Amino acid sequence: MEDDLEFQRFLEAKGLTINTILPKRRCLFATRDFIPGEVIMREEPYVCMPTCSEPLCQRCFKSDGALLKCASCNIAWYCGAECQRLDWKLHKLECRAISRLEKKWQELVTPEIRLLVKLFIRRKLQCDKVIPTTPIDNYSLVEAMIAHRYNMEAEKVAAFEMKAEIVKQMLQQPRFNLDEAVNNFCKVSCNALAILDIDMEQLGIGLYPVMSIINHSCLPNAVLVFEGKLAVLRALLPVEKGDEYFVSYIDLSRPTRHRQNDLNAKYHFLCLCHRCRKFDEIDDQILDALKCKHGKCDGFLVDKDGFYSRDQKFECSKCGRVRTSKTEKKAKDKLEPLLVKGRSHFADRNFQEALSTYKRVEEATLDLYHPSSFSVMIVRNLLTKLYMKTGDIKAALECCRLTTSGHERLLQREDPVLGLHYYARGMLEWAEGNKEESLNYLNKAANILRITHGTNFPFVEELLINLAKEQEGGPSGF
Ligand SMILES: C[S@@+](CC[C@H](N)C(=O)[O-])C[C@H]1O[C@@H](n2cnc3c(N)ncnc32)[C@H](O)[C@@H]1O
Repeated sequence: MEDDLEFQRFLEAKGLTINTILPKRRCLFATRDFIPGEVIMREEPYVCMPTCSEPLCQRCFKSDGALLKCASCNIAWYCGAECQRLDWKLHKLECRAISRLEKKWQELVTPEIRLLVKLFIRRKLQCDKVIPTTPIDNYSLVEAMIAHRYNMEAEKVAAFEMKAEIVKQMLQQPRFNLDEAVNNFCKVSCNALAILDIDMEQLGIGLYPVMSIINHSCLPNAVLVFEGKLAVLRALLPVEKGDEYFVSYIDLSRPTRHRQNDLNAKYHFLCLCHRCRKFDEIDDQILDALKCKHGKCDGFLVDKDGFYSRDQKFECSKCGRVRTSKTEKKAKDKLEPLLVKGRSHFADRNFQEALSTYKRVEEATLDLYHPSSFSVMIVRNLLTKLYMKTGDIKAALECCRLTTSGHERLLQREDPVLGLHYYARGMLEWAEGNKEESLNYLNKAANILRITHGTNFPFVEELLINLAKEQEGGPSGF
């Protein structure tokens, strides 16, 4: 009770309050005005865990410099002795938990399982007063998170039950509650935040008790960015006293039907934001459209019987030919294994192999989808990254150029993804000697990124300094 009051006071001091509105349940509201770019709050995770294949310090999430592996479990990485020392009270018990599993089982311990183990260890350490609790750093805030256990598919819950058994094996706590562990897996599934790096690539997952109170909108008024594992919430639009905060949980460049399916599958709600409500069936189909393959026709195929019909028939918007979904199924079946291969090479950081696979994915995607579809854009985004990673700047720029209008069409003006796209485009134009084009895009990037990431974020600060130097006519450091 005292903790609840302290928690409310903490929020009030930040200009925030929680109200319950059904069906959303808890919602985070502003109790004062905020201007775009203003930091609303910063939060450390209650627990977090790296998920990427690259080694990462499990305390501070840094990956630069030589990392050290814990000699005992051979799983946890640290950037140095200081982080290892600071993490020791927790990791000592985690290390012991890992060693309770046979070697062959240790390889099956996923980051989610390790996160759960850490969650229970942290609760125990706080209960035993080995580490302190504060109003914003205690297990009761995790208890308050929504679980959606009874909305989840039976197979998903069954998988969590198996994982909970592994957690039980690892912890060997006398009063371990298996049911609570299953619930916590459900909570992680719909509350954990993906911790992203500046390229929006996932580094890890974390449970952030306050940030996870914020609901979703496809037209968000706030944005979350990460400084290491520290989550920073910024206002994206002017927020007035009494407004609810919304962030985006998903990729907003996807068409409405896809966004709604994603939200329903993972978070179990129907989004009724303004963007979803003004959804236009045909516009949405164009974004996801298959292309007409009749002669030189460049029309797109419209679903004749409705999106969810079993025997889909498509009609070309231009030439009016009707086709069944059989041919599309064949082409999609060809695409799927290529995508799996590409993803796996990318995850293994085998960029040269990933590049050649994704070139084939692009070909197959263009054979199936209309060039303006979002599927083509997604493949080209990945290809741009891969060309950059493999040092082919000219090809990266060509590919990046093909996606600029798609980003502008599909994303909100203030979206960080749009800001990062402009930044990449500007830097690539600069590298290819197109100064005027480059400065145009870098200025557009700066206008967005100063709001989403803040002017002190290292690469944004550097961008602003270089743009100022350019304006003054001096040599910049681009
Ligand atoms: C990360 S939690 C957000 C906080 C949550 N409202 C609570 O009470 O704990 C995610 C869950 O909030 C609900 N939610 C989030 N955004 C929503 C929205 N726009 N409309 C309805 N429910 C929403 C869904 O139940 C979703 O699974």
